[in-house]
Amino acid sequence: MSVNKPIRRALISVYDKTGLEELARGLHESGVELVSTGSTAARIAAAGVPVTKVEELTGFPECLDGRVKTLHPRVHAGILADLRLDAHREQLAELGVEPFELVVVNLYPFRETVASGATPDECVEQIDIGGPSMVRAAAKNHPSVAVVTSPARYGDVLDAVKSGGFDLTARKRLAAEAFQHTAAYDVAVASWFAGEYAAADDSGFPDFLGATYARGNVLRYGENPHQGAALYVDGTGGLAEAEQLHGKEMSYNNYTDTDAARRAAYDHDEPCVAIIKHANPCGIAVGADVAEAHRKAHACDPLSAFGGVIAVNRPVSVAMAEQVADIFTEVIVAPDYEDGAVEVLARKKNIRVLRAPGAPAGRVEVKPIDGGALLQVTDRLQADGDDPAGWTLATGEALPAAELAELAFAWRACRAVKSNAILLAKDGASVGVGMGQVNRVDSAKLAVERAGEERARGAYAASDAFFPFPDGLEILTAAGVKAVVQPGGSVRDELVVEAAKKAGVTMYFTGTRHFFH
Ligand SMILES: NC(=O)c1ncn([C@@H]2O[C@H](COP(=O)(O)O)[C@@H](O)[C@H]2O)c1NC=O
Repeated sequence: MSVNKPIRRALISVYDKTGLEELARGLHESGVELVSTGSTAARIAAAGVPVTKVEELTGFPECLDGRVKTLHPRVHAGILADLRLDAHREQLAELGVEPFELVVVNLYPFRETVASGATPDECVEQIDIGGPSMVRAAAKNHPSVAVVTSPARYGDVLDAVKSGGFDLTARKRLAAEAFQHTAAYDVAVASWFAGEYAAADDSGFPDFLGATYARGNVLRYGENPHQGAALYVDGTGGLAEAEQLHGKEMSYNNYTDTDAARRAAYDHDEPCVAIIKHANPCGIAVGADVAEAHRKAHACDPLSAFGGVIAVNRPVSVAMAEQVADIFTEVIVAPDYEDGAVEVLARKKNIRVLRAPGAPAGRVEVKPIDGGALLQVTDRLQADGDDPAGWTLATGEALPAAELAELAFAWRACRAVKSNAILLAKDGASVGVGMGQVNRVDSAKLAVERAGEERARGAYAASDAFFPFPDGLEILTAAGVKAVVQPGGSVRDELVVEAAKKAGVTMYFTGTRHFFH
């Protein structure tokens, strides 16, 4: 059985003073002697709780603007003595050092200082040295010491003190938390240094890539039922920390589809709805409002939209919710919901309703490969290539503004389609999507077939990368599309332009490619 270890003496040194007075008072009332650093001690004393300043203990003043406070053998011997060993207890007695049974520390706000845009010198000054040393020492010595790094644990501390201290199992758990705390802190410091100073080349990529995640949720399973899976969060918000307002637990595939859906919906400035299955759109549309956008997106491919994941770039209205409630939908994600909309959606027991404020914000993407990882800058719409103002007319009549806007919609919507991607659009809505084929001809055929004869005729077509031969384009022109937008840049561009000209179709080059795998 795990025996509780009474707490007689505590060392408290915290930057974040949240809950400090209550903690100090509670510890004192339970007979715990308190030792503390500069402003922590001042705050405790001001609350009327007796406290010994660490400099009284060390006989050495805190100095160098706080760079040296607790870095002293009288402090560290008191934390690190393994009280299970007679020899350690005897040495402490010889040295006149009292042991600590509790260490409460939280660290200088390094990450927050970097995020505030502070100067490098200011960031460096916020690298805590004494704090992590105490935390690591106490965590190492968990058989004798309990360590706490978060005000969220103060309640547990006060409960434990009243019931004779933490048992070994609890001290191990606290030590694990403490090492996670210092590891995440060090990764933040190392990553900042790598970004600021380490790279001797001009690649723009640091020579060290550190990231820390905390487990958010254990998922029922992964992509398939025989694969275990869990969600991890990096603390920056986004989809991983979306608020679930209704429905069953999110699954692994729900997360990947919802991520793709948000990426698609936020590519458009107007109210936009994207309906995604297996990370591909079965409909994307813009409208005067989200209800109209949803009607248009759903009409693209109602068969495939069954069991889809819907993302919206505006708050969901009651009118849109009424429409969605009639269709079997796995997930809906939006920045918010107008009054009454969640209640309408919640009529269906299983639909997962998520609130995730703001557009997807990731700046880089990391893809694991065997033995390593690839990192790339996240693909975003480009100011020049994705704005029709920067396009080149390759052949045909220049489109009037309204039609150019239609083609621009097709181009943006095509970015959400897995390569090779061909997307046909009309009236600000996708009408035929050819996705994920291993040649562009099949993608073109699929897009035309899904649109059907009537919708393909007069549609605006986009291709995520250049046509390597005229054959893919000819499928589109044969179906009667009105205009085509593609990056251009093939060695056979001339043949492709010639084919468009022959068919009397307008074609623009963007100069920008959007492969999506
Ligand atoms: N230098 C040291 O010896 C040292 N010892 C503790 N600290 C930190 O000082 C802070 C508390 O200081 P104060 O009680 O003065 O507000 C804590 O965040 C703690 O992690 C130190 N500061 C930086 O390294």
